[in-house]
Amino acid sequence: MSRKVYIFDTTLRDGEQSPGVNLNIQEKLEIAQQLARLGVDIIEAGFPIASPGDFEAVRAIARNVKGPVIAALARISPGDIDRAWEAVKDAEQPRIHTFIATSEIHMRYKLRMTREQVLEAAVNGVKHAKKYTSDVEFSPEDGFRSDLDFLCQVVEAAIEAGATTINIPDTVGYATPDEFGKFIAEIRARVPNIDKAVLSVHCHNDLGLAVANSLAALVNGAQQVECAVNGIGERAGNTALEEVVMALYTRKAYYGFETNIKTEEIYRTSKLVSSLTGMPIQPNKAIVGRNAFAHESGIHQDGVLKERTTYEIMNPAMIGLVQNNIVLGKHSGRHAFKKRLEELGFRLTEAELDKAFIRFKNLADRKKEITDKDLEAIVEDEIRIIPEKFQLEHLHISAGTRVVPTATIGIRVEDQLREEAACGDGPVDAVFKAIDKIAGLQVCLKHYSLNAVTGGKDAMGEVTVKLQHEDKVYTGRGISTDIIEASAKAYINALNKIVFDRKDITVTNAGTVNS
Ligand SMILES: CC(=O)SCCNC(=O)CCNC(=O)[C@H](O)C(C)(C)COP(=O)(O)OP(=O)(O)OC[C@H]1O[C@@H](n2cnc3c(N)ncnc32)[C@H](O)[C@@H]1OP(=O)(O)O
Ligand SMILES: CC(C)C(=O)C(=O)O
Repeated sequence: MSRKVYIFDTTLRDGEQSPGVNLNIQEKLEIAQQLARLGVDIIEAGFPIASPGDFEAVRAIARNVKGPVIAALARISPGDIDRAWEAVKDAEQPRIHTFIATSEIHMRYKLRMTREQVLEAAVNGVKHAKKYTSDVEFSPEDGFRSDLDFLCQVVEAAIEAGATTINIPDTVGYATPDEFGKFIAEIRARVPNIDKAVLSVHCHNDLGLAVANSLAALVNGAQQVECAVNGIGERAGNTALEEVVMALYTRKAYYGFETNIKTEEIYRTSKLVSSLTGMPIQPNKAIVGRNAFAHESGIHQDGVLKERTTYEIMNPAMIGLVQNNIVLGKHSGRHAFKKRLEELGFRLTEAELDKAFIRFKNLADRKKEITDKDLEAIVEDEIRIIPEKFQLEHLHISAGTRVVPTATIGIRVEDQLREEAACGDGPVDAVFKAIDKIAGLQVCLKHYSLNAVTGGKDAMGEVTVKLQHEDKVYTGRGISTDIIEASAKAYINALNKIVFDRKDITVTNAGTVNS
C-alpha cells in the first residue's frame, strides 16, 4: 500500500521571496490556476500582512482558484493572523499558516524573546488562528537548528492548541539528509500527540540538499513536503517541486509514496513560472532544464535510438515534453546523424553518408550545435544533389573609402573558365553583378543575410540569399571565413538550383540559354 504525500506549493510565497522577483496579482492568479491543474494539495498564496498587493493577490486566489487548500502566511502576532484570515477566508478550503522561530540564535538576536515567551506566543497564535478556521499550520522557524527538547515541547503545545499541520523548516538549509531524517524520526518518537497533526517539512537549498533532505524526512515519517516550482525561493531556494515529485514517481518501487501531481503538467508549469518570474532555468537543471532530456554524445544517442531506457530513467512525456532531443554536435556519432538525415527526407548510400559525415564532423568542430539547415547544406554541397554547373574559381575585390567597389570574378561554366568584372554599390553588389554577367539569368535578389557561424576573429560567415527567377524563389547558402566569398558562393549555389530545377534552361560555356 502506498502512502500519500501532500504537496504544499510555496512558489507564490517563499518562491516570490527570491531576490528580484515581483509578481503582480494577475500573474499570481495565473500561476495559482496552473498549480491547481498540476494537482498540488495546498497553495501558499502569499503573506497578506506584507503589502496591500500581496493581500489582494491572496484574496483573488482564494476566491477564484478551486481544488487545492489555499494557505496564507502570518507571523504569530494577532494582527498578522487577522489579516491572513481576511485574505483567505473566501477559499473553498482556507488555511492559516503561522510561525515563530524556536532556535536559540533566532530567539535571542532576532525576536529578543525567551523560550517561555516563544512557547506562549506559539500557543496563543495557534488558538487565535483556530478561532477562524479548523485548518491551522504551525511552523517553528529555524526548527532544525533548535534544541530538540524545546522544539518538541513547542510542537506538542501547538498541536494541543489546535494546529492540524506541523511544519519543520530547515530555514537556512543547514541539514544533511541522514541527520534530517533522524531529526524527523526523533520528533515523531518524542511528541506524544504527533499523530493528531500532519507532519510537514520545509527545506532550503543552501547546500544543494533540499530535495535529498525532504526525501529523507518522508522516509522517516513526514507526510507533507513544502516546495516551489523550479526550486525558487529565498537565497538558494526551496525544495524543487518537480524534482521531489519525479523522484517519488520514478522510484515508487523504492519509496512506496504517491502524490496527486499530474506529472504531465510539470513542464508547462515550470515554463510559466520561469517566464512570469523572469528567473531562467539553468540548462542542466534536473527534470525541467533544456538539457534534461537531450543527448549529445554518439554512444548515448546510439543507445537511446535503439532503446530509450538505455540512457533515460524517465519518459519525457511524463513531464509533458513531447519527446527527447537528440542534439547533433561534435560528440555525435553516425547513427544519430543518419537518423536525423532520414527524418529530413534524405536517403543516402553508405558512401554518401561517409562523405557527409566527415563534413559534418569538421563543421561540428567549429560550431556548437548543428542545425537542420546545416545538414541540408552539407548534403547539398557534399553529395552534390544539385550539380554544380557554375563553380567559383577565383575572386578579386577592389574596395575602400574612395574607390568604386569593383569585383573581378572567375567562374567555371561547364569546365570552361569565364571571367568578368563589374562595379557595384558595395563589394557584394559588385560580385553579384559580375556573376550575373557570366550566368546570364534573369534573377532578382529578394533576401540577403549574414550569420557568424563561429565566434572569434576567424569566425565563419554563413550567407543566405534568396533569388527570384520568374515565379519561384531559390535559396542559396555559402560558408567562408571571407564574407565576400561566402556571398559569391551563396549566389552561385542559388543559380545552380535554378538551372537544376528549370529543365528548359541549358548551360553552355557561354552562359545560359533557354531551350
Ligand atoms: C523564514 C521565512 O521565510 S519567514 C517569511 C519571510 N518573509 C518576509 O519577511 C516577507 C514579508 N515581510 C514584510 O513585508 C515585512 O518584513 C513585514 C510586513 C512582515 C514586517 O515589516 P516590519 O514591521 O517593518 O518589520 P521588519 O521586517 O523590519 O522586522 C521584522 C519584525 O517582525 C518580528 N518577527 C519576526 N518573525 C516573527 C514572528 N514569527 N512572529 C512575530 N514577530 C516576528 C521581528 O522580531 C521584527 O520585530 P521588531 O520590529 O519588533 O524587531
Ligand atoms: C515560514 C517558514 C516555513 C519558512 O519559510 C522557513 O522557515 O524557511
